[in-house]
Amino acid sequence: KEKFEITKEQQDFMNVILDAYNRHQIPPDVAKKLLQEQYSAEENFLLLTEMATSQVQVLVEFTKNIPGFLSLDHEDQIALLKGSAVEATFLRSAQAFSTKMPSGHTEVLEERIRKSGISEEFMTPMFNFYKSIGELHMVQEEQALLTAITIMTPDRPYVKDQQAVERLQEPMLDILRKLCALHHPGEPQYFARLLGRLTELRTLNHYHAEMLTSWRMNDYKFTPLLCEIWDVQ
Ligand SMILES: Cc1cccc(C)c1Nc1c(-c2c(F)cccc2F)nc2cccc(C)n12
Repeated sequence: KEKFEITKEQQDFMNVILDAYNRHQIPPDVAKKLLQEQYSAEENFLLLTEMATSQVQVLVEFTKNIPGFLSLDHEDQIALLKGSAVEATFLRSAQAFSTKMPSGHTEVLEERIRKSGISEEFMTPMFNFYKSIGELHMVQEEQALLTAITIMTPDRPYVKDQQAVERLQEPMLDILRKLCALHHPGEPQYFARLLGRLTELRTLNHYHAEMLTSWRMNDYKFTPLLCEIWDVQ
């Protein structure tokens, strides 16, 4: 078999992941509020909190649809979700920010993020990452797979059966490698560039933790779901 040819079962697997990725989207009313609410730091933070909460809900639903996830040890399922929540929501919002948003929304969202009580030192890496994802022009199969691969990272804290997670991540990496060759024929290093983004993503965990702490210090409130997934309060 040609090493780049996608097999029938890989195509079926891809359709499951893509369907799950597209089925769970940010509710339109949250996106609409972006344009309506006024611009105070409090209003912006409330909007972003609502967006973050809905992104985490979408993340949990998407994860449950990754073939094999629900047959993992239950504690490992929680460890994978908590360990990947920042990276997966970052990746998804970066993808949405650079492709899915209607024109004009991106600027409004950027404006609200810049005025929501986040320190400058977090803003720069965040927008650099958004830009670097936008420049990749990923097709949506690649976006969905890269998100699933991020979630199925074996070496998250507290994962007991790392081999079981590796067995789920490896087939997805193989499909992604073939998709990259298929959709970006002129760029043999494209697959490596995608994986390089996952390394950049890991550095954002640190900034995200700092951001949570600084918000907490200023007595900003989160939703129960965000408190649970990111161990705040
Ligand atoms: C929805 C959103 C979009 C872009 C930037 C930001 C700051 C947000 N909002 C938050 C994020 C977050 C995220 F959801 C995706 C990407 C990066 C993130 F910092 N994490 C959290 C955690 C507690 C409260 C909020 C408001 N929050």
